[in-house]
Amino acid sequence: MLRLDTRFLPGFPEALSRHAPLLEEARRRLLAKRGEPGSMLGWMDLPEDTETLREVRRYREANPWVEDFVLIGIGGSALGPKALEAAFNESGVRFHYLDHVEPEPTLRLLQTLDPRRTLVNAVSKSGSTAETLAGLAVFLKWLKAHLGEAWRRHLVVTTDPKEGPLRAFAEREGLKAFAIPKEVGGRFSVLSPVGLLPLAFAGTDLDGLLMGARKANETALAPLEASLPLKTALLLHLHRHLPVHVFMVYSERLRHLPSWFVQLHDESLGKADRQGQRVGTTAVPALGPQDQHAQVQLFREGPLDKLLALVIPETPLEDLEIPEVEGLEAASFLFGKSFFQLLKAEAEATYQALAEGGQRVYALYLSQVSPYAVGWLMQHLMWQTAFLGELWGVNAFDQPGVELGKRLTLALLRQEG
Ligand SMILES: O=P(O)(O)OC[C@H]1O[C@](O)(CO)[C@@H](O)[C@@H]1O
Repeated sequence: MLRLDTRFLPGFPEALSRHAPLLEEARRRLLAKRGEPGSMLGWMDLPEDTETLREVRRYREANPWVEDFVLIGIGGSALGPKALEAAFNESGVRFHYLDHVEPEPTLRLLQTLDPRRTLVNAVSKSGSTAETLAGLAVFLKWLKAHLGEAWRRHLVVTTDPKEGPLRAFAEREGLKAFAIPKEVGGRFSVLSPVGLLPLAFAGTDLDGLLMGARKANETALAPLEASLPLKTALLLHLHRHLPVHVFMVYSERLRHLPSWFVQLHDESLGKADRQGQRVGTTAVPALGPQDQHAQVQLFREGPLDKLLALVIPETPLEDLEIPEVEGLEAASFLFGKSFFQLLKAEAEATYQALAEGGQRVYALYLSQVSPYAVGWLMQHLMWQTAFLGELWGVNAFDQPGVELGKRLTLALLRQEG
């Protein structure tokens, strides 16, 4: 269950009715593109894709020997699985993410892994991302050196269904390759095999995850008063003059979720609009309670240039009592309380303190940190982003600004010979 709370933004219900035509029009425009080639709206259909789910499960069952899973991918090809696996790894399979090209940790990883128990998953929609191909080349050499001809069983590819160098490589070598649907871009791909394959190895409740995402789809299409993503999109739209959007999550298990959101929000919405105006707000990741001891001072008393979203779980799956300690009476206010009570009190106190400090802040309450609720939240945020693309007049599904950096990297490497 996902619930929006706007108690510190008292004018919001009126603003919602006032902006109803704008929001309905944004939704109409977005949905009119559904099914159009190149519209990149395939992520809306992923929660219904039971065939891919079956394929992923079959592959997982056929490979019970895996103890270490190395995901080589970057950006949208790593952030989603990383966020969900950190929260919902029930299997004990160890996950390693090569979403960088720093030599030392890569060498250390290679030294600690047992190749006979390791599955490498190279993930790239384009199949041409430099970091991913570099990591693949290194791991391929390592697998071949240790396993000889058996290496093929230890490498699985997730990429475009037809195009790109990674697809061609998988075909040439006869590798198992999962498809990221053509109409699904990297940062919207967590519910494609990009996320489902690693999460199947993590033993995550995939049915729950997809059921939650279907609930988000339902709310996205619901009448305005019940349409959670249209409501949060409006909150961001009304505060677009505030340059910073803080996304603060009160859950250690969801510690990587803010980074996933940052890519989704920033790469989708930070660009030139159709009139050539630069638009976008800067998403800032934050974690509770840790950031209460780092960023919250600034959030509370620094510039009033922020819209903050707090993601707060309402109930724990399990709780932990804080026992009494003799001689530590200073902490007596904690004794007999639980970890979750403390977490919840801190989240609520921060929520109130930020509002009283003059910041614009709202909360998204998660019934629990469960695959269902988090699947709902992630798909909800994808809808929010897509609606904002319409409201801000930008194509939320391209990233032209990233291309120049890629070209310059290539040029530098060529110069070095
Ligand atoms: O999945 P790919 O094609 O390797 O791309 C990785 C990431 O690089 C980008 O293209 C640009 O940063 C992202 O949009 C994408 O998630």
